[in-house]
Amino acid sequence: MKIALLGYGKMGKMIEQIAISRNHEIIAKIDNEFTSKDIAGADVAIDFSVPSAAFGNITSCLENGVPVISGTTGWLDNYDKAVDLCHRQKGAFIYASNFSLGVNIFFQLNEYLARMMSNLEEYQVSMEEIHHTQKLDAPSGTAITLAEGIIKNSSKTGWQLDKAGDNEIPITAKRIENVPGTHSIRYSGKVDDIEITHTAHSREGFALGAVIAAEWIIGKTGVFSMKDVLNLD
Ligand SMILES: NC(=O)C1=CN([C@@H]2O[C@H](COP(=O)(O)OP(=O)(O)OC[C@H]3O[C@@H](n4cnc5c(N)ncnc54)[C@H](O)[C@@H]3O)[C@@H](O)[C@H]2O)C=CC1
Ligand SMILES: O=C(O)C1=N[C@H](C(=O)O)C[C@H](O)C1
Repeated sequence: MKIALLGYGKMGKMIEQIAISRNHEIIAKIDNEFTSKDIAGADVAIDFSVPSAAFGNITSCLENGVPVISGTTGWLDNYDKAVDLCHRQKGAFIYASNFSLGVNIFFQLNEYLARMMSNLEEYQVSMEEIHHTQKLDAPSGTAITLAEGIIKNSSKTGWQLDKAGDNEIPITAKRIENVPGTHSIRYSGKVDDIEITHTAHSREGFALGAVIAAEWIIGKTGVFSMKDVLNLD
């Protein structure tokens, strides 16, 4: 598989290593704006860039008939437009706030727990995410997906960073040197707390998941998620 990397930072470099170890070829390493020529000949593009560039990068891929996997977070105001464009172009597109197998299992566990807790008024839900200090967005994309999973399965109506209203989930975002990504959901009660945590030990799981998604999307048309790739549910 010929891969164009859109974003050659921490994730782009890790994806390169994993892709090569799985016998794929990196035909472009793009770290800034690019033209159609730069991605010509790619079977798939993998975008781990910056929030301000992701939607433009995805648009360029879809307009040039290149399937695109995006892991960039913090651009989701434009997600519906990307979906529309993908359908109009009959292209192929996957966005995931987190590509690791462990986090995708954790997403399911979170929804299951939220359903169990939904009628227990004695517990207050809250969330904490911890990432390295270079992270541009807060809360993390993963924390937003987790919050959406709780909202779908409870009477909560939204989330807020730090403070939250009665019906909202408070999210705390901490930035600590070298932390790849830790997410915890806590249900606090008077007599006890229940807490679930996912801790990434490195970026390897994110990168492997993105390469697996790229392998999976070849030959497909449509908008997919990691649930489709991993056959979860
Ligand atoms: N979905 C997931 O599983 C994961 C998502 N992420 C997200 O991926 C993104 C990248 O993360 P890192 O690699 O850690 O960041 P990074 O800052 O190390 O790398 C981003 C790279 O994008 C480049 N860039 C800037 N403008 C660009 C453009 N127009 N086109 C292409 N590249 C451009 C930058 O020069 C930089 O090298 C972030 O949004 C992060 O939140 C990170 C890890 C896992
Ligand atoms: O920026 C990161 O590093 C990460 N970003 C993603 C997010 O915002 O959830 C995924 C992972 O937690 C690492």
